[in-house]
Amino acid sequence: MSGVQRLFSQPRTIIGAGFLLILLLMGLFAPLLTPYNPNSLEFDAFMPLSSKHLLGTTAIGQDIFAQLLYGARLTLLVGSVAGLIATALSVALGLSAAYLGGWVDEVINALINVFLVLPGLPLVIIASAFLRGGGVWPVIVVISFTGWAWGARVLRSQALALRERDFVQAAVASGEGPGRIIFMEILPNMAGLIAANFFGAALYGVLSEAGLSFIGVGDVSLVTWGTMLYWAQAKGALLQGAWWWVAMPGLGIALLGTSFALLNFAIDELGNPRLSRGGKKMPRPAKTAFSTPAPSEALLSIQHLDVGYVTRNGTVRAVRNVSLDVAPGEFLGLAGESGCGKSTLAFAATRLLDPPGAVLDGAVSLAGRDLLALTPEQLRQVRWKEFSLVFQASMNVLNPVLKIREQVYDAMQAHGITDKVKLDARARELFRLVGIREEYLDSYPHQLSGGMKQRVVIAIALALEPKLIVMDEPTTALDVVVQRQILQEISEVRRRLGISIVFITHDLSLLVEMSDRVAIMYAGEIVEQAPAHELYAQPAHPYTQQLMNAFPPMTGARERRSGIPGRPPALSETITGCPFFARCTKHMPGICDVKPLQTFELNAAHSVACFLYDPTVSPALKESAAHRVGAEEVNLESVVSLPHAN
Ligand SMILES: Nc1ncnc2c1ncn2[C@@H]1O[C@H](COP(=O)(O)OP(=O)(O)OP(=O)(O)O)[C@@H](O)[C@H]1O
Repeated sequence: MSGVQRLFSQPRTIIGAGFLLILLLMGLFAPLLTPYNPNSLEFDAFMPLSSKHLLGTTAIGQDIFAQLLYGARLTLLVGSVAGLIATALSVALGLSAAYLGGWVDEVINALINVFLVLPGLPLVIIASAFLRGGGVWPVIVVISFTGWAWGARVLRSQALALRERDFVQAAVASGEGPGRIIFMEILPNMAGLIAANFFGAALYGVLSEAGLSFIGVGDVSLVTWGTMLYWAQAKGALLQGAWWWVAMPGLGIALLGTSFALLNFAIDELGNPRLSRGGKKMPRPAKTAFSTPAPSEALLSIQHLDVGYVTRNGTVRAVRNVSLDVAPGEFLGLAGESGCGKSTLAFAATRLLDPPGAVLDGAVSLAGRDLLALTPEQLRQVRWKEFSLVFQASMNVLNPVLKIREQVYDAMQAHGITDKVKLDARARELFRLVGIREEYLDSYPHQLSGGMKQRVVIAIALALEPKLIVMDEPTTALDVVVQRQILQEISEVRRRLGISIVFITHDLSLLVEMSDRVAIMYAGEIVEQAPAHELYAQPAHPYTQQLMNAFPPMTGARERRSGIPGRPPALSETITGCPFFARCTKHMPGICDVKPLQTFELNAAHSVACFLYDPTVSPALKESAAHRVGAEEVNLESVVSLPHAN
């Protein structure tokens, strides 16, 4: 159903638009509906209601019905034009303040504050008194320029909030320009507010004009509903029993106000699809089986990467000398406790790190291209096309007021695919790939479940067939069953398309099941890397062993699991030796806490940063540490024979 169809399916739209239409038609067809001129004085004063004079006559013999019809014209004109000008000012100033920030925001905010503290009606009265006699336009100008401030404040706050929303950040990340972000991402989300602003300002215009006319400040020679009230009051209509002279223009103003309010609600509902009733149920995804491609040389290569957050209390070194390769088509899992630097690594490697975060040292290349050296424009071209990203709770990156279809198209359009047929075909193909029925392309995000939205985000990430997708806890916000389904689909899709995936999670047991290779991170460093099955069967680092123990096994009886006692070291401090030393049940004092950390290769695919595998450390010392009371069982024999320090 299109937006207009949905709008007109609501009773309040029909009633509101109906009232407005009646008032408009009254004004437009006034010459057809009455034979009299509203200013003609040809009749007797205070004539009663009759078939000739439906609403009688005024104190000076004008036909009141003719005045009511012609009065609708100017009243509507004042309301709509003042509403439009005030809204345009509110939108322009509110959005400029929010988007540009800095001194522009300060100046506009000061102006808003000044206009808000000035008492409205006295200001309008004074301004109108100065401009008196110039017809209806001075009134419109005065009302517009005194009625924008409240709307500007509300729109500014809304735009500030929207600017921080994930879908706007995602649009920035995907390379959309400021114009597109303001007009396509932010403004549609403010449609309800802008409409409310317009109808509020229009109502303020109508009421101000009526109020000004009623107290005789406007141009009382004009025929508006306000001037009708003025003359009715001035000539004692109620004393003469001609109550309809007061009631009819009053009713006109009330009807106009009601119609504006009803339309405002209806448009607000259209702008916020979440408010509307009716939604579709999530269909179950279909599953398909695919084959695995063989990984070859590194696609993503991270070399000695150091990343820090520069704070007032020093630099938090969140990623320390990390080197990691990802082969084409490989599914690399990255695991570690909360705060160990996984997200920082992902953000830094994909150039999404914001200050105070900064890459302090090292290199990152994707298919041989130095990612850290790319200009913002080069980065824009590469992002989504060469690599894409799916982050924690990334379903929030979906703009709530845009249909899924438009959002799937966005990344493709930003990279030059504009042909609607191609866009449609690709969108359908992507939906099939991630297991969503095609008709959901025309849904709004709120009509989809969390899992479904996450699939959409994954479909968007796949849109331009990138070589690599970085996924940072993409399923943490979902329940376990949906999480597992999505992970299986991710795995199948990457096998089918041959893309590489870096998958970040706390959940090591899940990772060993999904990944080709797993890297374990601790306190900013990669402490172990190995093929998933090998890491599962023979975890070498005491931290990996304890981490494995903290999770339930994938098969077999349920057992109580233990956490790892202690805390990781503060990343703002200098760490001497092994960062896991204080928590390690197998540590070797005098070695692990003294020697600079080194990585040892157990075989070509398995490396570990632990001195238990250092060939220069005496086997006796290792044996006693490995078999210390409370230490996990470790088969050093299988590994001490393969030492090779990096
Ligand atoms: N803006 C910041 N300023 C200062 N320190 C920060 C900032 N952001 C993150 N850190 C610190 O950097 C370290 C790594 O954080 P990061 O979010 O990368 O860890 P993580 O392993 O992804 O954690 P989680 O799994 O909880 O997302 C943490 O110690 C964190 O406190």
